Amino acid sequence: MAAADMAHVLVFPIPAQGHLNSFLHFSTGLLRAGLHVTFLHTDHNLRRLGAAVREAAAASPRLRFLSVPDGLPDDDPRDVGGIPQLLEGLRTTASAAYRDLLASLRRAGGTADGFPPVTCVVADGIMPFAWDIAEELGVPAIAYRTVSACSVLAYLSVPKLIELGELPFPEGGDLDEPIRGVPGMESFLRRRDLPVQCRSLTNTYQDPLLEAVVAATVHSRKARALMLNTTASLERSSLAHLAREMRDVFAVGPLHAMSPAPAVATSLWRHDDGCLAWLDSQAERSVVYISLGSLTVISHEQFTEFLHGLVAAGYPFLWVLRPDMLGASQDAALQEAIAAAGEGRSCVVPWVPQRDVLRHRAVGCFLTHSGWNSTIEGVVEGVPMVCWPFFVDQQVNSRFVGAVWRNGLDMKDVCERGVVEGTVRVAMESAEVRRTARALAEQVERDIADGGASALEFKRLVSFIRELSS
Ligand SMILES: O=c1ccn([C@@H]2O[C@H](COP(=O)(O)OP(=O)(O)O[C@H]3OC[C@@H](O)[C@H](O)[C@H]3O)[C@@H](O)[C@H]2O)c(=O)[nH]1
Repeated sequence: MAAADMAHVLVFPIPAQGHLNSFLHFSTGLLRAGLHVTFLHTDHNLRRLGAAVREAAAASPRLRFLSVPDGLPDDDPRDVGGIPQLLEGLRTTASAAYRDLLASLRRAGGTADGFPPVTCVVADGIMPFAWDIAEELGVPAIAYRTVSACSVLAYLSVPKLIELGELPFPEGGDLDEPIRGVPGMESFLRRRDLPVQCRSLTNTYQDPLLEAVVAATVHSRKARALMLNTTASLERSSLAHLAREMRDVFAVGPLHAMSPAPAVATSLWRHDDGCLAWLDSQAERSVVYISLGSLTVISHEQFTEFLHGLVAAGYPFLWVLRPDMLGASQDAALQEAIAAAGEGRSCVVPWVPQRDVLRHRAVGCFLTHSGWNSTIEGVVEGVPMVCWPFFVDQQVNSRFVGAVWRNGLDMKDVCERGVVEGTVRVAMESAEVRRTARALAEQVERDIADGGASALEFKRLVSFIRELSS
């Protein structure tokens, strides 16, 4: 076996839907380049994904799935409220198991399945323990942030914003005030566009999630390189600023378009099969698609405002209401939505094959929480977006959609039926927004085509990994 093929990457994502998806697309790209890949799940997710993972492994002899415990009890819901505990469980329990596992995987013959030794680690950018342990064991490590370059730059700037007195915000301060200190964004970034955890920051309190993500981002400077699922034509300025801070930066996305992986292999919820047939029965660009990702939760009041705004806008809608989204009022809400929309004018389901939905001719706009995967999936399909960010990087992403890329409208912090109705109407009817969304999709298509910026970056990354592995 030629030396080049001996390069073997262990990939280790945060066990959350958005992260799993983009890590699997990345793994598919590595497999296509001829490398070996070990995909490290948590025991909980490996059990939850079951057959889908076995199928994916069977489909590729150079791909295997292994797992470590995440330190949480099996019946823990692992939902948005439990993220700090999950991060702590990973930092303590998973890290110990990961160290022992990597110690054996890096040795020749370390495993019975004949896989060559692991020669490089690509781990989630918010799990610094994973790169540190790898380097301690003599395995070079790359940090992969599954979010936008602009949000990474915002997180990296938090210590400076505190220094400049831009953070904490003054008590009762105007959230529309511009923010100084985030490079390349001073002409359009406002207080409300920073990750929402910044709003609860005081001189004595820092949100634990914000603290962990800022610390990990600052620590990324130590990684061999930072990898991002974005493209130069979308985020040239942020990438240039990050390149000055990191040892190297690779912008290799959108990976789901460059090296698509079967969605089922990482889907933590079962796809509803009927929604595509329902879309087939709808007119061209007539449907509003609503999905707020894998973690967002909403109150019944917010649900009602969205529902009445959507019905008043007058377009049929496909709405993803995950089983854990509304708590106790879930079932009632479901019936309300179907009744309010009227016969055949709504399809409300727990989970869909989102990339197939966004590609469908009947979808006219995407009401999204601006998670990064959803954002770039919408960009690639050229679908106008209405953004209603919930937390973390989403506030930054929605500002770029509304004020920089202009392929959609930023409805952050407002959940009022009249505004929902008006904003959805503009997204469905504005020729300007649709033209801009189409043009952006065509530009990104050029970036991922052979010789395109992202395709070349991916090649450069694979050579870098081979170099580190030799
Ligand atoms: O019904 C659905 C809804 C969503 N999805 C998929 O689930 C994924 C959701 O990922 P997103 O990044 O959009 O959002 P999540 O909230 O789940 O992700 C999380 O990690 C990535 C960060 O950018 C997000 O801000 C963070 O919240 C997308 O790939 C989307 O295609 C489905 O397959 N079916």
